[in-house]
Amino acid sequence: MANDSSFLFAGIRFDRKKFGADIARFQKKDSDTDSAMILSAAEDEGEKTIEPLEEEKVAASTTKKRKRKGTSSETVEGFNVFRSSTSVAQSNDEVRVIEESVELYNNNKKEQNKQLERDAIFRKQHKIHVSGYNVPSPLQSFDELKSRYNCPSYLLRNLKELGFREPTPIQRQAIPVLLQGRECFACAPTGSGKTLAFVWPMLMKLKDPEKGSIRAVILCHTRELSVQTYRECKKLAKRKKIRIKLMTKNLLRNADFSKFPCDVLISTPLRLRLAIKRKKIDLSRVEYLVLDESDKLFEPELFKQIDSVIKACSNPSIIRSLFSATLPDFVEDRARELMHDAVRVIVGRKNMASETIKQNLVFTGSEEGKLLAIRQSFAESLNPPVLVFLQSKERAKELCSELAFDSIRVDVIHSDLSQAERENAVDNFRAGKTWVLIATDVVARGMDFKGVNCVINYDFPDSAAAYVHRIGRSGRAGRTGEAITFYTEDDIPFLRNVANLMAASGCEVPSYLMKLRKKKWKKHRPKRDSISTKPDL
Ligand SMILES: Nc1ncnc2c1ncn2[C@@H]1O[C@H](COP(=O)(O)OP(=O)(O)OP(=O)(O)O)[C@@H](O)[C@H]1O
Repeated sequence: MANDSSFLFAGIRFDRKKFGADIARFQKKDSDTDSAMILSAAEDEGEKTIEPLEEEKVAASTTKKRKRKGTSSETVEGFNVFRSSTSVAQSNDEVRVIEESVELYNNNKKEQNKQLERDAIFRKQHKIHVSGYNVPSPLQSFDELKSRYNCPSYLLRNLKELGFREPTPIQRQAIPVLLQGRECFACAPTGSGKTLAFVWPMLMKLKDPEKGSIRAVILCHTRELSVQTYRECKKLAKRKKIRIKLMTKNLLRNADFSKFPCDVLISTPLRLRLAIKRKKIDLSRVEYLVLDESDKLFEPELFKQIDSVIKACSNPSIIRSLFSATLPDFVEDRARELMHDAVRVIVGRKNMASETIKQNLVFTGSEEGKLLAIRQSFAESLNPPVLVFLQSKERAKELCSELAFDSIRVDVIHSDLSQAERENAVDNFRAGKTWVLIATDVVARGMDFKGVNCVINYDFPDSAAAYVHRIGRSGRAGRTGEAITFYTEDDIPFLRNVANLMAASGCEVPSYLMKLRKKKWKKHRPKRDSISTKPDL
């Protein structure tokens, strides 16, 4: 106390002689307390206690002294009213620490803002538009999957083996969003790699197989698309221990779903709904649900089926995502109702045809004119593979029998065929055995026939979405393609709609078409004359 520098004691002389005995008693107590403290600390440390080094002892005693000094100023009703020089130094230290934290915070904030600016520029370059809170930065390269998300090397090797060097815009943005555990609804042009954008995060998120529980579900609107997605998943998941299953008719009939060894299930909504109803398949542990071609799935005829699947996937931490090349407002509304804190990702302009497709309109006058036009076009230059769309299976069959006489390797696909026949038709077209595949809208969406040179809309599409998806079977993965749309008098009221889509994706459109009146596009399937030239018997 004699050495205490507090001004309160200035000028007071302490009679050390008179109080010598007391001083000795206090000093003893002080050093006793110190050794007691050291002892108890050593006991706490137990077997770990090692004799401290000399400097450590000195440091420890100074710390303690500092501590005692620090508490030496008087406390009145909880307030420290007298500040010693040490406490001033201490508060200086505190101020410095606060200043440093503020500086750090400001620097972080600046760096964050710079990153946001860089992200915005990068997104603009790739025509990526996002909305949502705290959207993660887009991927600059596939290598970032390793550096940012610790993606296993064997998965990256799979990408290299498939020849994928750079992520496409939808992959750049949707993959980080889903890896961040965010729900997502996304719209990107046909053929722009949406499948990888939802399969990849799923493969990275799903750890090794678990006993008897389905952990991911991908819903596709047709069996053909389910088969294709199943194959894509298998290719991407090569070397990964994961059980990917396709819901076939056979599986639905015979499987015991209570012991079903499956991590990822790919199905049409109808089959999965039947499995839920009849077989009590358990989807309560599904962590990842994808609705591919989501706008189609949300249409009234499929909505009931997907609704029961969504309800059965009751895991509260599920990540759901919606993907399509067309995203009407009603689907966005549904997505917002359904999802929590979702991120919206749009590449290019919503509901647009791919810019890599050269689009043409051809007036054929009548149904007869269409047959002449297609024959003439094939006679002049048939550049297979060519895909031809018609509005009904009857018409598709008729055209197929007409063209079969012309020594063209032609085949047809529609919903009257058995599954095996449909798969054959797709495989033969892919293998180049079929040059011209005549189809209904059953293969208009999602199907990835590599290198289709030309799509012919023999019958005018019945909606803007149908136009975008049909012609999108060509000009995929950055390749160029061509689309020809025949029209007759019956189709003229809806011509302007197609002209608008063409203009929006950068095609030249005759000015008179842009002056036509715009008519709201309802399901346009006029009754058309028969294609068949065979005389009625
Ligand atoms: N990063 C990539 N680099 C090169 N090719 C890719 C890449 N990602 C996907 N592809 C290829 O692009 C093609 C189209 O991909 P995908 O079928 O996923 O398109 P999509 O966007 O789903 O089209 P759609 O809207 O018609 O369903 C496929 O052949 C696929 O293998």
